[in-house]
Amino acid sequence: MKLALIGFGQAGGKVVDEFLAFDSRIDGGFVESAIAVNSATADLQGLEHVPQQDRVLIGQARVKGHGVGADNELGAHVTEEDIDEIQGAIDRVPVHEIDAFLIVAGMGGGTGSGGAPVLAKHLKRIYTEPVYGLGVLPGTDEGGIYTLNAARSFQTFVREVDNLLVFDNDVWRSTGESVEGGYDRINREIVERFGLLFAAGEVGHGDHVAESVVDSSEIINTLSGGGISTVGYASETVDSSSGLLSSFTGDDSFDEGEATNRMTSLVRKATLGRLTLPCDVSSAERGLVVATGPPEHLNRKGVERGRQWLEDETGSMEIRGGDYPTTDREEVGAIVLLSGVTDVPRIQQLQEVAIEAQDRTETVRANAQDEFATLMDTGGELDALF
Ligand SMILES: Nc1nc2c(ncn2[C@@H]2O[C@H](COP(=O)(O)OP(=O)(O)OP(=O)(O)O)[C@@H](O)[C@H]2O)c(=O)[nH]1
Repeated sequence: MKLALIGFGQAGGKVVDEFLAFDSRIDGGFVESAIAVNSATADLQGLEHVPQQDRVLIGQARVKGHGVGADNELGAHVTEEDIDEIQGAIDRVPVHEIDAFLIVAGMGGGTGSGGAPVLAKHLKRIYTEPVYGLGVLPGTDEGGIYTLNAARSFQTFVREVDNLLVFDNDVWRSTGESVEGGYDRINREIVERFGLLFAAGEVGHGDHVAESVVDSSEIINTLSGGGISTVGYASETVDSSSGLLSSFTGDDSFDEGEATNRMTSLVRKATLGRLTLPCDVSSAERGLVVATGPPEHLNRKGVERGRQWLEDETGSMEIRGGDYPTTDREEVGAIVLLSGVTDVPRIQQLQEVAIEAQDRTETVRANAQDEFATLMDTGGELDALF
């Protein structure tokens, strides 16, 4: 599917940069336009692939290009103030060519976490195309402010977008890795999963024959209905020459069985392995299974069996399936998109943090009211003031 990508904040910009590199590496054709928005000049300068004219600096009048320092209320504020600057870049997007907008942002910082929901609301008001979010959750050890930002912003972002795809940094970090090296690796993991999914809906620009190619409407239908989504991926290296050999000899009965079993097992691994956001799979409302790899290694039966297995696992009757044939990768893989998931421990934890923060704010406010009332000795009349 064709996307207009908008990377908001540092994490958002870097992930969009990586999406561009991945799209050109696999000849995916899913990026129609890519824009980066930030309140920090240095972050915009550090990008490699987003075109210079599509890097938008916001909040200059307030923070002078230095970022909002993890203050996500300020992030939201400067986005509202400078929404015309962002719209200026979006005006260059050939919107009739795209299937959807995708806003990518880290939920723990200030600019992306505060600004992404504001932009989503703005885009939904102006365009009819779906507006999706890709939210990156902070590591649990990053500190209170990051968790609090994520807790607050997550709820707003889910509400403003048509579907929020989520990636949790916390479950993807390795011990002993430097922060920078870690992010580079994590960003590659992010774009491989989501990038293959989006590229799958963009087949047709290649000439490969496929039994049942996924198209963008299947991705859009799986994401429709809103809520939160997570993606799983598993792959295996294959010897593409062996597949071709069996096609030439016409004796592919054995390989067919092997391909079917391999795909069923990959769908299971993708679903039960590490998801971008771990969840109880049975809570998914909708799903999509995509088989990727050299066409000679893909067969309808494999995807169908995997799809049926996912139907049983989720109890959902809305599980779609299809192929994404790739000729340049010696890998067969399964991508599983689970949409509308509700049983997600990490999100429950974030909601608790948000409620606690709200309670604390109310307690502080109530105490302030009491103190003020005592001071003025006019308790009853003051309630109306708050
Ligand atoms: N996956 C990933 N996460 C990142 C990356 N850089 C930062 N993060 C995460 O994003 C959060 C911080 O958000 P940033 O995007 O750096 O912040 P920002 O939106 O630019 O906002 P300010 O810096 O406060 O102006 C942290 O929770 C990090 O975990 C990255 O390259 N990849």
